[in-house]
Amino acid sequence: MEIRVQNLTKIFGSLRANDDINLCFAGGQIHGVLGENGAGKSTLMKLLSGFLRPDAGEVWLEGKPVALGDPGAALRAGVGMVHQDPLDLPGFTALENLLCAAPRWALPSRTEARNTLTILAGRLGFSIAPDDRVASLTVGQRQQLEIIRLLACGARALILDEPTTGISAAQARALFVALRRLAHEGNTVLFVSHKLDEVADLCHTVSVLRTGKVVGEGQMAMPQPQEHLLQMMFGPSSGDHAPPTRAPVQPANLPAWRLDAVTARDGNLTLKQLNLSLPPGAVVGLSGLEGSGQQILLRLLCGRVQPEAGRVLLAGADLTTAGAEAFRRNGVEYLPADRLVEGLVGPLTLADHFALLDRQEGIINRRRAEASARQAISEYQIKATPVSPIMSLSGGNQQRAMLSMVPATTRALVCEQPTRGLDIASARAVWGRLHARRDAGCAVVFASADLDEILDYSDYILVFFAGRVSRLIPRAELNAARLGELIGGVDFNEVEEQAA
Ligand SMILES: Nc1ncnc2c1ncn2[C@@H]1O[C@H](COP(=O)(O)OP(=O)(O)OP(=O)(O)O)[C@@H](O)[C@H]1O
Repeated sequence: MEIRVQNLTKIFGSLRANDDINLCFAGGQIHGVLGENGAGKSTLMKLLSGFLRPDAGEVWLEGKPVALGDPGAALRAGVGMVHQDPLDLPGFTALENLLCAAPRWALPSRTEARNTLTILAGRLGFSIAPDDRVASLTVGQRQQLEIIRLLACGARALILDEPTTGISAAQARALFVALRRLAHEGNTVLFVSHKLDEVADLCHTVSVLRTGKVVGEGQMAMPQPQEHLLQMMFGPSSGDHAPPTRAPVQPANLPAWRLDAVTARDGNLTLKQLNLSLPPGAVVGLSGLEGSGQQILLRLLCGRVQPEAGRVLLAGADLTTAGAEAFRRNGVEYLPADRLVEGLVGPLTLADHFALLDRQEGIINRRRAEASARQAISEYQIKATPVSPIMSLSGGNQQRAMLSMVPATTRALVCEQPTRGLDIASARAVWGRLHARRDAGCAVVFASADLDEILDYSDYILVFFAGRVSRLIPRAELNAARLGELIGGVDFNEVEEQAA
């Protein structure tokens, strides 16, 4: 199905988030949509899928102008969007989700829905069964269910907004096979991503946005596609995009954290009898398939999960039974992956957040909060004003806002996917800052599903496999192939920490 947009414009207040956009996405192809944080990609995708209405311009599907007034109308016209955070009901099964979300005409009976789900999952190579409870599925499987739901409802054009963020490498490979197959069958795929290698590998064409306008477009068959894409995104003077070189790690005296024979549980997964010392002045990357135990350790390190047995020491102080607030008082900050659930408050402004952080004896100093917000905007290049509600910021700018709130006095930083949703230049800039904190003695522990991020930025790596944890492995001992094997459990006992 061909999608054409003509003079499409969306204005928020005084900001032209999409400014007179003209683009054509041919049927039977995968189209990459790129751009730095705040460029207007999500806005364009929401206009195409009926989640937003344009202020001017038109959308044409297969040569006819259409009004995509809401997501239901867009889906009836054949356009469906897979959001970064799947729009599903975790308490229900996959089949029940399909039945709840699909209109009667698409899936008239339970038996029909069961058959459709099984057939589509088989055809696309997705590992999902009708009676799986959604709450127990990984993000990657929930995304698969969303794709099945949209196809079952008649989508012939699929929009995917950063679909490989937070899913495993194996799931990303399975997704690419499915998307290629869907395009081969005549469907249109719009693929929004910050990962240039994925866009270069998967897409037939690419369109690049900057400050709401189209600044480049073309076929992907080009020499050195990644360099070319970088130039289109950031301009010819985009500079050196190689990861920063690693400064020497300070020798550790007292460990930042020490775990003595810790047993901790979260859901069905248990970390057993874990002994671990994490050094100050070093970056430790946690790597493993989603749900292998990384989240339990991250949460133990900031007091959000308490151990069932064993001791947790922070710079020598016993905080085994302390909660998150006590960890914060002791200099530990946590940056969650789910920004708008655990990190930020959507309706509050940036200045409101600084006001809450800065309360002294319960009194809010508005002027100081606005000054802090202005400083954060300039230092972290956040595209916002001190009075913009956080939920009106683009995903990448929300991430920058959250990072800007980490106090300078932080001794230990626990981050879940610290560069989630950031464009490549911003991700490097964030790591520049995290490394500067490390060089000043701060301990940084982070989890990421992106093996390149783990290998590029860690000083030490901890590998997780089904609740088992490796010893602290110096980065230099691992390459991508070996890390991939360990994540899959190959020869895991060779690196495993011995139980106490
Ligand atoms: N509902 C809204 N109200 C006000 N401003 C908004 C709203 N939605 C988006 N914006 C603004 O429009 C601009 C474009 O945002 P958009 O989310 O489309 O960017 P993006 O290219 O998807 O960025 P990212 O890569 O960071 O997700 C940003 O400056 C953002 O703050």
